[in-house]
Amino acid sequence: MTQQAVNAVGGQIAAVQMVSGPDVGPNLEVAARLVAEAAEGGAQLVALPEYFAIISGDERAKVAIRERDGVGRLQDFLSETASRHGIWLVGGTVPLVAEADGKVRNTTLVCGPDGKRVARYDKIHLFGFSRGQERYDEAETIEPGDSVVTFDSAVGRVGLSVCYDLRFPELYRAMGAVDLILVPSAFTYTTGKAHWEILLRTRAIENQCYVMAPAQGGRHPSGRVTWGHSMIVDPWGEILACRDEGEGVVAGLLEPSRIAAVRESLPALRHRRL
Ligand SMILES: NC(=O)CCC(=O)C(=O)O
Repeated sequence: MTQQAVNAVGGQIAAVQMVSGPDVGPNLEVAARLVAEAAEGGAQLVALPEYFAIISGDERAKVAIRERDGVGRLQDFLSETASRHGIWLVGGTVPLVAEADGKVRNTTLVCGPDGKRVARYDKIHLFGFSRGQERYDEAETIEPGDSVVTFDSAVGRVGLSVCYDLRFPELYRAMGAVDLILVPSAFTYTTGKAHWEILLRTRAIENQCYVMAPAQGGRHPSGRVTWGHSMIVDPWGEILACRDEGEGVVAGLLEPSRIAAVRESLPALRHRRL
């Protein structure tokens, strides 16, 4: 990252926290209500958490609601919700099946204020964790993506990542100079309690940009417990907003002058020796 230009225009941003269950309909109702709340509060860019449309005890359930690229209820929901409120809507993740190989990706879709898709990011790093009774192996149901994705929005340049990606700093370096990093997530309670805040603040500090992470947070009907703590962190690493658990919205102001001031006073990005 040699460029330190600040692209941002700035504006209100918001993260939606959910405690999704196994049925798509009620999850979409909650998402619609919370996105409306965020938009009515003035947010220009709103992001939903990972797997906002389904969290089930049976991991195969999320793959069962997969959609072909460009066709389906979840994609219609994102497009219609973005255009209804005239916002940039970051669709947490949805399971998308690729025409080429029939395999499912854990995908973030972004719709602009006119409802048209402006970006697609397939989660690159697939979560694996095994300790005691807890065991996760996302690679059993999902194929990894392989492309770094950024897009320009009303508030500035945005870099996309999902949950476990947060642990891989090289992904964020590969984004170049962005104003905002997004991390839609469903962190486990165990790993989130230990690492979530530290990782989010570190990514903000080392990339000198805002980080916003909408999360799943609470006890799901399946019995799974997620960490929540949806958060907005500023380029100095300060937490602007956080919600510990339960459904809700966290919002904050992305200020280009804040990014510029941090990068000017502490020019660490320029001091990198590649
Ligand atoms: N869904 C995920 O990628 C979970 C990641 C997680 O909990 C972690 O600790 O990393």
